[in-house]
Amino acid sequence: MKYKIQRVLVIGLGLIGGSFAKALKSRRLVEEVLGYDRNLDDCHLGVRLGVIDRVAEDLPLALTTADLVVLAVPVKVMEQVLVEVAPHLSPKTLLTDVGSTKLNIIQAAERVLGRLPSTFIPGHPIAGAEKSGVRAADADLFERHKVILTPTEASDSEATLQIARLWQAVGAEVLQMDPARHDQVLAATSHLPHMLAFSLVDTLAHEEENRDIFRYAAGGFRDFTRIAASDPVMWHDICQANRDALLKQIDQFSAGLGKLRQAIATGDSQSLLGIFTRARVAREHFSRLLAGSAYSHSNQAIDLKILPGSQLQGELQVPGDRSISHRAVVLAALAEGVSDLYGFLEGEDSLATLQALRDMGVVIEGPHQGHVRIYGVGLQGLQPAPGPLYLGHSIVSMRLLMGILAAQPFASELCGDEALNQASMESVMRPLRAMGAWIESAENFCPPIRITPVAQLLGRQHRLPQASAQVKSALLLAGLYAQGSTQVLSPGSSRDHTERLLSAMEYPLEQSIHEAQERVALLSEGALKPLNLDIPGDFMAALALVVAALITPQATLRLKKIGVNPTRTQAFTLLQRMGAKLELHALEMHSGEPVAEVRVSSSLLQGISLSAEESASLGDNLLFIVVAAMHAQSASELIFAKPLSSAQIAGLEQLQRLGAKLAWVDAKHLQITPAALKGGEIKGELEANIQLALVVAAVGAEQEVRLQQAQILLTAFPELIEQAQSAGLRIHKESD
Ligand SMILES: NC(=O)C1=CN([C@@H]2O[C@H](COP(=O)(O)OP(=O)(O)OC[C@H]3O[C@@H](n4cnc5c(N)ncnc54)[C@H](O)[C@@H]3O)[C@@H](O)[C@H]2O)C=CC1
Ligand SMILES: O=C(O)C(=O)Cc1ccc(O)cc1
Repeated sequence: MKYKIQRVLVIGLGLIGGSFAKALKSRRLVEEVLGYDRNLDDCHLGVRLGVIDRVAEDLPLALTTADLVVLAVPVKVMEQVLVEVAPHLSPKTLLTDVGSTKLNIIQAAERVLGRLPSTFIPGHPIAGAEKSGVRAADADLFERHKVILTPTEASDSEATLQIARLWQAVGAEVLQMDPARHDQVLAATSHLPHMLAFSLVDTLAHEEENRDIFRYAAGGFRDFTRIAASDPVMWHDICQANRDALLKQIDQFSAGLGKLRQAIATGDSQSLLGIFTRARVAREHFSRLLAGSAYSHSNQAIDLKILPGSQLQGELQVPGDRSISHRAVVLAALAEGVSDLYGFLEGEDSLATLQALRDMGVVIEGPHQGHVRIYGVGLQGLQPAPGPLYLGHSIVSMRLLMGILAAQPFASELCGDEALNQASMESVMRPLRAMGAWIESAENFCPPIRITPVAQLLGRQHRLPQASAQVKSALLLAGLYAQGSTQVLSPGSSRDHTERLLSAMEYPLEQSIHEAQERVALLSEGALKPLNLDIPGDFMAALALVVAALITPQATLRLKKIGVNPTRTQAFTLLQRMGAKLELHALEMHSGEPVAEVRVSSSLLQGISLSAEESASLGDNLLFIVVAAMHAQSASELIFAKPLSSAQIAGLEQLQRLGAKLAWVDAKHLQITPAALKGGEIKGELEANIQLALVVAAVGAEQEVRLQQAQILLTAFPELIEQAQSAGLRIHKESD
């Protein structure tokens, strides 16, 4: 059916009806807006104020000629108005309402009309004010506000679309929801807060010194109680119309308030801090979710401009190691006692995991200038999260948490953003299932992941098909809970930060390498001691600066406290073989991790021949060696054990497009003839580590290079760009 909305009749010319009428009229969205209210004076006032074009003096006639009828009366009056309206509606008349509750209005329509018409599209604008009446009508009330449509099973989709378009045309964002769900959600988000505000003000107003209380009320009181000035009759009606959902919310809230009371009464600081930090973080989290930017510092596209002529000089401390930051928060949450982490990198992975841990009852202070304090709950202390754990973009968060959650005595659900929900979790799911875990996923092992508790995980020997630090760590985490020893065998070695942290926390484990096979075994059941950890500087960030210094003239850099874990530093060894003036000083151990000062200066590099084994152990650092080879005096040959990942190939293609001389002999053999980049634009959503390597290549370019979508890099390595800038790197954000 096609609908044309030329004449609109609004019944109930109060704040909402009046505002909608005025919004339609002032934007000339329809030919004529008629108004009807039981209070005739308000109708005439509506014409004078430019809210409506005409009063519907003859209601039956107005109803038969209207294309759309909008019911904007109090929810309790809806049924009575429907009785008046019903006889005059034609099968083509669209009917909608703006009531704050939905189920009761739909039920009323069913009673009055016999069955729900296809033209009835219930709606609810989530916009309002403490004012009421036609004088308060505001044509812009719905700008940037949400409107929830709750079409019934009978509603025609074309009719729904027409109503949605009209709301969009007055500036609203339209959502659709099942009517019952609407009433539950609104009970929590709108109706309960109004009850609290009314009740608080009422309670305080009864107290003896109420004058003083109100006179000295601080801003918090004013903010919290603004909505207690709302229309009492309207809220009386809403309470009755949404009784059951609202009672449920009041009960839940009362239980929460009871816990808070108990914590105050018993001086339970940990519980108090827990409630306040969780609430504070949740509030921030929701604000970010609403802004669509959870876990990333910015979703806005940022360009980076890299200019020729960088001169790197001085001393620098790079951000904390990404992997160690992430693993440390996970393990500290499971420790017996309070851990302090310094130099924590606020990367997307860590932030997603921090939030998930908080959702499971772990009290975490910070991050504040790199310091995070975590009140460990012990291996058995996690609590079920109130809902699904949302992990944003972070695959590693999901893998590690799967390892822990598979062993908990409660069920969990893990989900993420669109990209994460398309990532296969097979490599973790299969071995966890082999330990007895009950894990389900959507198609192709993709999230959402649902975990059902099982009595006991069983330790076993896992043979990974390929080395993966993430899979290994997830299995070791599950192993902390398993009966019997958990062992992970990997071909070749992968990052061992989890193992080193476990050792630093005095958890018994054994590591060995035998014939290029790495073996890690958790020895017996134990507990985790808390950490006091100064997180070493990120190796990849250091490598980026090292290569940048090597390929630019007159550079000398000292990078303080860099993590030089031998599972990561292969790239340094290769650069030294190419002739890099690169030295490690002041080597010492920090909580089981080797840390050193890295000194580097401009160098004349020679080309390199890289064996398949060497390139395999380079992992994510490969592209940095390619960039160094582009600036060597002679050609390089790189052999790969297996074809490169699509992310690495995308990075190499960008280099080639900008002038790098790369020649593929076959998919596992690359020749590099020295040549600097010319300049130009790097487009597309590349991974952060690939973008970082491209930035380094751009530092050695002949002309300006612009990196688009650099928010990806800035999210993974916040502050790195500013730090490099201060050391002389000619790099700028486009907004500069
Ligand atoms: N005020 C708010 O913040 C919001 C209110 N709503 C919903 O919108 C509807 C209207 O609320 P407001 O505009 O705020 O109230 P309001 O009090 O400003 O307006 C209601 C109007 O309906 C008229 N009315 C009452 N009974 C009538 C009858 N039998 N026939 C004709 N007219 C009648 C009244 O005279 C009044 O002008 C309610 O269902 C409310 O739940 C929805 C979103 C926000
Ligand atoms: O002013 C506020 O904070 C509101 O929450 C306004 C409001 C009141 C009732 C509704 O059905 C929708 C929105």
